[in-house]
Amino acid sequence: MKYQSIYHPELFKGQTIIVTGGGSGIGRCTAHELASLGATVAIVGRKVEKLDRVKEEITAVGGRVSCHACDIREESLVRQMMADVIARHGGIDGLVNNAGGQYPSQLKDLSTKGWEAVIRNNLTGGFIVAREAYNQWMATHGGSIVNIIADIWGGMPTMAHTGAARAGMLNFTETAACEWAHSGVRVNAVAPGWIASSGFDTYDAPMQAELRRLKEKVPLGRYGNEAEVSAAIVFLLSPGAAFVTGSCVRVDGGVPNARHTWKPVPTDRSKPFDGFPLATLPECLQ
Ligand SMILES: CCCCCCC/C=C/C(=O)SCCNC(=O)CCNC(=O)[C@H](O)C(C)(C)COP(=O)(O)OP(=O)(O)OC[C@H]1O[C@@H](n2cnc3c(N)ncnc32)[C@H](O)[C@@H]1OP(=O)(O)O
Ligand SMILES: NC(=O)C1=CN([C@@H]2O[C@H](COP(=O)(O)OP(=O)(O)OC[C@H]3O[C@@H](n4cnc5c(N)ncnc54)[C@H](OP(=O)(O)O)[C@@H]3O)[C@@H](O)[C@H]2O)C=CC1
Repeated sequence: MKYQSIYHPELFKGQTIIVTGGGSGIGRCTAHELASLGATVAIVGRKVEKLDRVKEEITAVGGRVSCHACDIREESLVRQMMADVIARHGGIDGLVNNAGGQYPSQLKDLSTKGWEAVIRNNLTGGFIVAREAYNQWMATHGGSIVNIIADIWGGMPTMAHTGAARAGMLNFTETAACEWAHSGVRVNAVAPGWIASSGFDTYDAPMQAELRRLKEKVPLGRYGNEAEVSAAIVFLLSPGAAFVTGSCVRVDGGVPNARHTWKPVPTDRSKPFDGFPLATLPECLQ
């Protein structure tokens, strides 16, 4: 089944957009949505079998997609990946800097090696990909970059390494938006809160239990879904956001506003808000 986006089906016709981490979760969903809107999507990840599966799904419904195995932390691989995408598709119009991940640990138990691994995955890698997109193409042709960060406001206990990396990515977004504006490049961020994606499956049972408990802290009373993050990414890539740069769209059900409450926010509402009604995940993504 083709992705049912709320946006115009030809919004990205003729454009090429790179989605890192496009082999699963939010990246996979975004790749589906962009392809459904006419874009040629270049999906990037470490595991080629994950990318191939998404390629099959998208081509089965008439979309255009290419796969690029690449670890975003490896500068030479990123340089080559960017050159390959440009050579193959004739340029790049957008970049969704989405690849990332971490593991839970208290600060006192974090090794320097573990800290550096997560910083490299969620800050240095994103920087390298964005810089190569700019230097190899966007500096002379313009474009739009969306960096995926996280709900970092007010600290991130047990996730300090990723919190620091994502906060760095937010500041990178703000700085790049200034430095690259003269080239016609917009740079924005999306900060997902707790999104029920394949990413959750990477956590162990105690962490999953913790995540279930956290639902009580969400004013909108539930986790978000991948389509709700994708819709924000697509907006920022689109001409609808032509005057938006250096901004961050939070897609988190209101969590940062309720963080300091002394008891769970009421979620027993009589009229629940069940989800983004026009962009629910099509069957092929469930
Ligand atoms: C309070 C609740 C908050 C909930 C927040 C939920 C919101 C966020 C959701 C998501 O982000 S969903 C996406 C989730 N997906 C992932 O996180 C998977 C991606 N993770 C990885 O790819 C890896 O774990 C990594 C972070 C990139 C590290 O891998 P890398 O290959 O670079 O490093 P390693 O060589 O494996 O390890 C280096 C070093 O790092 C430490 N370490 C790594 N993994 C763990 C672990 N699971 N537990 C503890 N420590 C770990 C460790 O020190 C490693 O060194 P050695 O001990 O192996 O020498
Ligand atoms: N789900 C959530 O609640 C939240 C998610 N996020 C962030 O959103 C992004 C997407 O997460 P989500 O879809 O949920 O999780 P997933 O784990 O499903 O997606 C992460 C993707 O990133 C890729 N990736 C990770 N590290 C690298 C790397 N070094 N080089 C290339 N690709 C890499 C993985 O592919 P492969 O295995 O092939 O390398 C994977 O497809 C991540 O940055 C995540 O941390 C932020 C806040 C909340």
